[in-house]
Amino acid sequence: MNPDLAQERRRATFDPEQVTSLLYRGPENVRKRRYLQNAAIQDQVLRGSKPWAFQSRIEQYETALQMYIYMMNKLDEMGVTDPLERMYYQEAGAPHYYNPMALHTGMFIPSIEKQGTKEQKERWLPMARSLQLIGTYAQTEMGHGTFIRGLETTATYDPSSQEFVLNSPTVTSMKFWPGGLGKTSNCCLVMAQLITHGKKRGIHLFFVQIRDLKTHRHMPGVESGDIGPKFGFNSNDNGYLKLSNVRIPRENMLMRYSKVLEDGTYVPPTNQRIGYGTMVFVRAHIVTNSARGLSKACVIAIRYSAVRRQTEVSPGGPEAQIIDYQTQQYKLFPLLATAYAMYFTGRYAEDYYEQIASEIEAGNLESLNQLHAVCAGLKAFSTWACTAGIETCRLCCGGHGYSHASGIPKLYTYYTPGCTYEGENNVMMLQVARFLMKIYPDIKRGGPIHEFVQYLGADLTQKSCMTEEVALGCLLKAFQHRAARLLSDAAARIENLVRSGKSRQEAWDASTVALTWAAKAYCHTFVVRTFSQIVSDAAVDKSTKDVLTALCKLYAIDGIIENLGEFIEDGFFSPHQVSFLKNKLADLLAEIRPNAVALVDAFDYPDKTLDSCLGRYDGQVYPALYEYAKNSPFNEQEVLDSYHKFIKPAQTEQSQRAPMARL
Ligand SMILES: CCCCCCCCCCCCCCCCCCCCCCCCCC(=O)SCCNC(=O)CCNC(=O)[C@H](O)C(C)(C)COP(=O)(O)OP(=O)(O)OC[C@H]1O[C@@H](n2cnc3c(N)ncnc32)[C@H](O)[C@@H]1OP(=O)(O)O
Ligand SMILES: Cc1cc2nc3c(=O)[nH]c(=O)nc-3n(C[C@H](O)[C@H](O)[C@H](O)COP(=O)(O)OP(=O)(O)OC[C@H]3O[C@@H](n4cnc5c(N)ncnc54)[C@H](O)[C@@H]3O)c2cc1C
Repeated sequence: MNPDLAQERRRATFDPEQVTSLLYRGPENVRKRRYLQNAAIQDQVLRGSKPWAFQSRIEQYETALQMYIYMMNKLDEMGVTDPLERMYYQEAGAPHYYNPMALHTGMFIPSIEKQGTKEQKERWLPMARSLQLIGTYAQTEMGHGTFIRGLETTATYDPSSQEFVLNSPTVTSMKFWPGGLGKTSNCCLVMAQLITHGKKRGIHLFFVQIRDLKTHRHMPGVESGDIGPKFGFNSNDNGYLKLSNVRIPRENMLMRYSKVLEDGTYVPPTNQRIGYGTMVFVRAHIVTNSARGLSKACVIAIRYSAVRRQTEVSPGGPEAQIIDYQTQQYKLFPLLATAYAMYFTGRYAEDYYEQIASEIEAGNLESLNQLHAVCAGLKAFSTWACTAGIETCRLCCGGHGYSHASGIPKLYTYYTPGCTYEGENNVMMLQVARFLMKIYPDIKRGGPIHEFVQYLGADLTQKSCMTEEVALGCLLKAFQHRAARLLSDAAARIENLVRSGKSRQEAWDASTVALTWAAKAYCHTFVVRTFSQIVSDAAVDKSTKDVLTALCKLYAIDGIIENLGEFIEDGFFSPHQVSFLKNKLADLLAEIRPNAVALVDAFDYPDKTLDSCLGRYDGQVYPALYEYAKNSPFNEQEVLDSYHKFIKPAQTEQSQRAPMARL
């Protein structure tokens, strides 16, 4: 054990186990998670032969397939059915490979479960669970990802054969990006424009078999393939798909909410957007997933910062641990606080999703819009925080952060597409703004509105209650005030533009930056509120609560300092109050310092899930870096063939021109 890390753990003022328990919803879940992760870590089959970064793309894909299929069988044998528990096992078994069948379990099966009829579920789900059917969610096209009403793939109903005929009529209509579509899947859910009786009926999901179930060769009229190497996700065959007069039976349209009858009569759903449900479901889960990404980067960067020493602070004295530099703390501790904030918010989003989803199941669609706004907004807010935070953690590791040995570049490429997939973040923020603007008249009137948004109607002339003590309640009020004011600003801007003669749509289009500011501020407030609520309700001892409260305050204060203009432009905070906040920020960095390592230990990631030479629990960073480097295929031979092929001839040629000087 590295002595600095051992010392850090001794200095902690709280028991990390209590925090672990809070993060994973109780000791029983912590026990199960550990049991599953240990089982995966100890499994010889999952050991892997060489680090992923030294493998070719095909090797990465094959290793991922082999490991995930092995793990699915193991989990079935162990009787583990809960998706979260399955994920924990997989996270420890194959942390470095993105599952080529992730979309099969994550979107294909859930879409059938949520949007299929009873018969469809009975027909497809058993086959999907036994991997006879391997599916994906094929919505995005080369020409359209965001604007899904503009998708070009058509599904035209032919009443004479009672079939849909699917076509990709243009190059841009080709499905492009779906995970596992290229080579792995033999079927998919295709989002296509339904046409019956010659009329367009909007986009709907269709079950389409794309490969023969025995030979895995393409079905007639189907062309598909891998889209090539990407920024990350390279063990996944994100694919393209072109459909030419592909016929599928009428029963293959997912018909739980909308139907096409035998004669082609279209029965629309109660709400056109109910078919977007799978996206809402995934967005709710992306929040915790972002917390996972950011927290892993924090574990790596904070442990490494405790081990790494650089620069004599006094001449001839010992070099300081880099974690002792206030600037390093200022980069890392707010991110640590953000990771906690996102964990708690993700938990909240998942619970809220479950609550509203069951209301929707029961036929009550009243909260659909609000659920959509919450999930879209938190998805965007959390993925932005995660991706920016991971990059800061990488920079905090200096040169070694740039190596795959650190594990951080992999985290970055794995998490940064979260800003794009499942709804591009800016577009998602505009959906939040659309929701807020729609209820704004009710907010102003003081009409019956959800508690999430009640504060948005508050009196904007009020000033901050902040004193030198910097209470959490005052911090939350500041976020509420800023969100209410930015929303009011955006609304006023739109009204002014309308008064000046623009149409509502033109006024909206000319105000999207202001609307996005308001939506982000709303999401930020949501996170501060959830974090402070969970901390104040947490059943933990006083020392643990103190540490969590410090983190929560740091999250809020850092959020204010980083966006200071928005909190002071209307004079809400006085200059005096801003100086309280700045002082408190520095105090909090010092307060959190002795607990930083224990706070990352509390995330409870076994070394294997981090896959990092820098983030090891034992802090043996330098021997690990040396071992990692030795693994490089460059080092398999003392002299590479390329020396004989290129360097030696070049030297010979040069030396003929100019004889070599004596060394
Ligand atoms: C895989 C694992 C998953 C695991 C899951 C969990 C497992 C569970 C177990 C746990 C295990 C843990 C594992 C962790 C994994 C985490 C995941 C990470 C991996 C992810 C892998 C990567 C996958 C990536 C996959 C993909 O990427 S798949 C493609 C995603 N593609 C998009 O996301 C398109 C965006 N675009 C749009 O969503 C629309 O286009 C658009 C902009 C809204 C406009 O929509 P439009 O129809 O034009 O609507 P408007 O006119 O704007 O509005 C008109 C009206 O509709 C309303 N309304 C719009 N929406 C909606 C909506 N939803 N719902 C309701 N209403 C809506 C709007 O409020 C308005 O109401 P009103 O105001 O009128 O009352
Ligand atoms: C790793 C990865 C995996 C994916 N997996 C799948 C999958 O399994 N299945 C699937 O169907 N898709 C998948 N996708 C596709 C993904 O869902 C889309 O890329 C995403 O929805 C964004 O759409 P787009 O690419 O059309 O972006 P665009 O909409 O072209 O975005 C480009 C820019 O335009 C801006 N913009 C676009 N529209 C607006 C607007 N209305 N207002 C303001 N700004 C706007 C955006 O903010 C962005 O800055 C995946 C993508 C990636 C990267």
